[in-house]
Amino acid sequence: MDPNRDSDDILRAKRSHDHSYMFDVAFSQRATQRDVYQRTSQGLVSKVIRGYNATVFAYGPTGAGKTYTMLGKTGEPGIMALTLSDLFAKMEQNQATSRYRVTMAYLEIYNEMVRNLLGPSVGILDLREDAHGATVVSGLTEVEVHDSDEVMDLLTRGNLRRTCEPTAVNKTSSRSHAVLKVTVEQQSRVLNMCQKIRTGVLFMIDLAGSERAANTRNRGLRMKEGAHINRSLLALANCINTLSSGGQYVNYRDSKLTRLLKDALSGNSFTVMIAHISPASSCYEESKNTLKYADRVKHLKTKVSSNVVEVDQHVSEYQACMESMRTRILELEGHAGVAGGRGRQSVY
Ligand SMILES: Nc1ncnc2c1ncn2[C@@H]1O[C@H](COP(=O)(O)OP(=O)(O)OP(=O)(O)O)[C@@H](O)[C@H]1O
Repeated sequence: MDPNRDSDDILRAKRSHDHSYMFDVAFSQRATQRDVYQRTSQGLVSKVIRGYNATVFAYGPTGAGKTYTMLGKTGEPGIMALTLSDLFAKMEQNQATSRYRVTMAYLEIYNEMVRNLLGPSVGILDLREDAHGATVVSGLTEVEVHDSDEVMDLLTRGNLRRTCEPTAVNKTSSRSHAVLKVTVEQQSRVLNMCQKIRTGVLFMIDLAGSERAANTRNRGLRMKEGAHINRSLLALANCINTLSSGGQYVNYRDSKLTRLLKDALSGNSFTVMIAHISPASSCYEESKNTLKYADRVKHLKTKVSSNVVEVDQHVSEYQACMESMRTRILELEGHAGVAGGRGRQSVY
């Protein structure tokens, strides 16, 4: 309900005040962290393992619960932890046939500066474009991880470095966009002359909240942070508007956030947006804007393909492959000989 609606305004009495939006799923306040995870991000896990890129991002006004959804709190793990524990469980199931290498990186964009949350010192990093036009963060620490506990440990350490400050709206308001990047490389254990390596990249992003200076009553540095946050979210809104209306020129270069999200919005990535709104009438404007925003995101189209590179084996690996096949044949022939009661001599 619009709290500013004037019931005495006869001229506008017939104007429709209801807006309907349709989304893949809507959660009530009773939804648990697992409900949200299962119906938003769980499906991405097997895609990432098969070499597809995926992105999950939480959007909404300050204090609406983005950090709670993405990170969670003690005893109520959020999407980042639940996704990673599922990812490792799935890889464990496929251990017999596939070999995996998982690396993670964690960064924040604070006042238009990209900062490493896992590195030994929190330096400012540059964004560059690689030969294929994809955005890369130069100097970003990528740590190899082997299980979800290790990931959680790194996430906890990274979060301690993240910029959070109390505001009038949220006691622990995130003043930066936090981006967790998980890269999964998959290779078959069966040796072939030409090995296929699949690389899936999963981005999980806790955006800083859109905010109105009047509500947060921010001054000084907090206000400057708010301006940067709103600027990057506006740049994101502009990209979404252009993309959803079929525009040709999309200005990704307007902010670090849009440069990082370029692939997720328009390119090679399965993308899930989780929009957060508050039922409070004081948040009417923010909730309405968030819904409009999310509605536009629905119209974005991405072109998704699996990232596969074929690597020719070195001669020594080829010999090892031949050797393993020869051993296997001898083993099988041994079994056949025992089962059939007589052996057969083969020459290789
Ligand atoms: N579904 C929920 N159940 C229980 N507590 C919640 C839920 N959602 C949010 N909270 C609590 O509400 C407070 C604000 O949430 P949170 O910090 O996640 O908001 P936010 O959208 O990330 O805000 P900001 O943009 O300012 O960082 C936190 O104390 C959080 O634990």
